[in-house]
Amino acid sequence: MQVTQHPDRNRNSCVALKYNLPLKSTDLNQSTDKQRAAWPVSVCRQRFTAVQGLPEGGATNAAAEPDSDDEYIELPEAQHIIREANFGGDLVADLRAHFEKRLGNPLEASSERFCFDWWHVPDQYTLLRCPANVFFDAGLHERLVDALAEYGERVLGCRGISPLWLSVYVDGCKQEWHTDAPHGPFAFVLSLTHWEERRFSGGETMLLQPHVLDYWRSFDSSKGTETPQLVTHVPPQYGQLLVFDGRIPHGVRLVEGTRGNPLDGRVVLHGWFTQPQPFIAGALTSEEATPALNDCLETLYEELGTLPPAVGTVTVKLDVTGETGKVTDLAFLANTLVARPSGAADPEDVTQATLACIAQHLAAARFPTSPGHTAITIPLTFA
Ligand SMILES: O=C(O)CCC(=O)C(=O)O
Ligand SMILES: [Fe+2]
Repeated sequence: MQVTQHPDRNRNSCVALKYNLPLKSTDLNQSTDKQRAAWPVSVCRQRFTAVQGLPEGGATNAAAEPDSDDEYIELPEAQHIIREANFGGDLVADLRAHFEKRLGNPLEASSERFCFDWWHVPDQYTLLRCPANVFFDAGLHERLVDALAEYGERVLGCRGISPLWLSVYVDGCKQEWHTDAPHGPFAFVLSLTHWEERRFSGGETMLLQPHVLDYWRSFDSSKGTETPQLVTHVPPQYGQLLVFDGRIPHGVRLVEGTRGNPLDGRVVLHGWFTQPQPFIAGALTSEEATPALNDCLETLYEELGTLPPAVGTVTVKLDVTGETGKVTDLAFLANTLVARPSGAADPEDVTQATLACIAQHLAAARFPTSPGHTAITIPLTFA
């Protein structure tokens, strides 16, 4: 692997220097296969040995050719949009039923139905919006929060979610282009919209495509482009959880054709996954695992500092065996890493080198022995 050394001013800055691992440990012993399915790893440009075949203490120059594919870790491409169909089982049907019950009969004018604000920021946002905890009863709201928090923790390495919003889009509602980076590393939209039966136009989430954000690099004067080549439209299918990188410019297409009826409109719950923090579940306690993890992170950060800069979030899951304290499996769960333009480095090489560096160091971490298996999820935020 060739990694160009860059001057200090171009150094990568990984936000946290040392994690203070939270004491709370969540049981995350859910199917690893499911996680993998949700984050398909695409063919990588660069493969390297890790997990097995790494010299003691970790080594970034590990060049030994592994014997079989089992010994490779594939480096994932960045994934800025994730769509989870049928999120939460019965939850969405229960949320929709509550929505219809509360708004169904317009002549039932109890005071609690009047909770929406017509939120209008000229030339930017126009929609009906209400805090979800005001609209839904406490039990249903708690189920919603639990389902989203479990997903954020298991799949993204995020321990928190922002307050949730319920938004309704009728004629004239839209969100113009904007970004949400300060809110958290991942935005989400859970759709309660009967999309297939809709009678309105618009309503898709629109996101600029990655090449548009790096336009001149791939510019081809022999080709024209139109909206489908510039913008990804994600329809809010009923029950779909859309998770996306809120740094990407995005919006919601103008809704037209509902004739003002909220029951016929675009109905979504939305917010942000927040607090990317490591967590440890299994035989090792946080106190037992933290020193080893911090040792490993310290050398990892040092080496990341020598690589060209990149920005984004990378979440890695380690499986640690109790017998030896070694890492037996490493999986990339989330990856929104993008190279910042710097020098002549190929952006793809920069992100791949960064991911390789992360994988090599974390795969070589050595934890204390323990009576059983431990899963450690580590989100790394590059700012
Ligand atoms: O509803 C959507 O599809 C996107 C929502 C959004 O971008 C926001 O509320 O900031
Ligand atoms: Fe947004």
